[in-house]
Amino acid sequence: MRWCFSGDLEVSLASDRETALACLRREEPEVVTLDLGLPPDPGGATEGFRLLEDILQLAPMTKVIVVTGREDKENAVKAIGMGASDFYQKPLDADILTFVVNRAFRLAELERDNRELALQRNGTNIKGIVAASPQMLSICRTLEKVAPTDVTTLITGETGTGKELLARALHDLSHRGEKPFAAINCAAIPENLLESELFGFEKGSFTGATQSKKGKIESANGGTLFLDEIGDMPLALQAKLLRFLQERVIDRVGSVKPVSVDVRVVCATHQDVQELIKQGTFREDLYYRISEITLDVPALRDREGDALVVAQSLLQSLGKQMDRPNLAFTEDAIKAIKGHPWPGNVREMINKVKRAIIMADGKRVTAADLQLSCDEEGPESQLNLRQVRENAERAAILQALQSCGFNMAQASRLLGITRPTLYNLTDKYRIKASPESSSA
Ligand SMILES: Nc1ncnc2c1ncn2[C@@H]1O[C@H](COP(=O)(O)OP(=O)(O)OP(=O)(O)O)[C@@H](O)[C@H]1O
Repeated sequence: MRWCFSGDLEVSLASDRETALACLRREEPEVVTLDLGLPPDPGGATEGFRLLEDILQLAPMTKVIVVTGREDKENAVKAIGMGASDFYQKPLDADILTFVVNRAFRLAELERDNRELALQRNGTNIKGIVAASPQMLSICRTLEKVAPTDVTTLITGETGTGKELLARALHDLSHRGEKPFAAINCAAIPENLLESELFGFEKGSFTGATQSKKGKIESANGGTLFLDEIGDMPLALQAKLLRFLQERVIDRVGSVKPVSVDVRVVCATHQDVQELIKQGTFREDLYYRISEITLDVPALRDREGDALVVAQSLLQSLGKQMDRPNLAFTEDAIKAIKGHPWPGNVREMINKVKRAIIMADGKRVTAADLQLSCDEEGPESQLNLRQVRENAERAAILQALQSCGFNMAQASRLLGITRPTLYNLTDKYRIKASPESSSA
């Protein structure tokens, strides 16, 4: 078949399944032509289908063109159903086969461009929010509907899920977008200062109040007030906030002259407000006031496919900012990103990606650079020896270090290597020589 193709194509030949898989692992071809009639079943298609399945499992982006007999429509259709990109019926015609193969290369190129574009384009139109999962896209659609209204919105979700980002998006997409966005974290300010921070104070109203000062509510006039960690607001202040939400006027501390303020209020919390109400630390009437609309932001681990999309986007944007553009994740990094539960959500991911950008050798970012561990896989499901070797080497070093309490001299004896070699390897795999970071 080699004679069919012009000299500018690199062609490798394999006559059975094992040789073909070895070739796939070694050459990583973009396009494969596969005759389904392979030994030990040259007259049938069982071995050919097995190989098709293996190729698509190991390297799913490969374009496989299945070559079938003249009347063999059934197998051609089955192969396409399994994921082959095209089929070609014998007898061989060099021009037609070249045409089909070139079309497969073009398709592979288009898919590559598409993947890159999809990464840049993102699934939402909301600035700063990267998402592709149905869960987040649905939140974004609700947000786009709610933004132009003035309804008070409560955003709930674990820490680092993007509650503040969504609050800003609500503001930016509203008619208040050009006006101020004032944020206050109710958990970060001591109880005795929170009232004056929110409502402002008059000169002389307490020791140290040498001048009058506007509070956050007043300074957000015309715009949006974001009350982060509303679940931590003291009960006394909850009553004042409720009055403001009902009457839209505030009294500065030390003043008896109410000031009317026009703000849209958005609140957020990582706590279960219903539980706080049961415990008596949050007013039920305030809860109903602040939750005219509630956005429950799912944890990153519960958003299908988002972890990788957000990580890729962060690698691009932070890589550019940190003067290390065009970095890419290795297979083990991708697997680790997908498998990690991300308890700190996107904030945790930002920290890990920043670290990895600093630590990565060359253009490839590994799971170790991200300080993530990936579960060991059998060599069958890994693309080539380099990947298997690195995973195994890293696991053996970690095991040796752990078994001798991170004593480098003992671990190097156990592994049968010199101490300098062990140091080089722990550097390479970013294994810290201390028990706390033993899973690094
Ligand atoms: N979907 C996303 N796409 C891109 N960046 C995101 C996304 N979600 C969150 N981030 C980023 O993650 C970081 C944490 O987000 P944010 O502060 O909005 O979370 P939060 O839920 O308000 O956290 P906390 O409850 O701890 O205040 C920010 O830098 C934010 O820009």
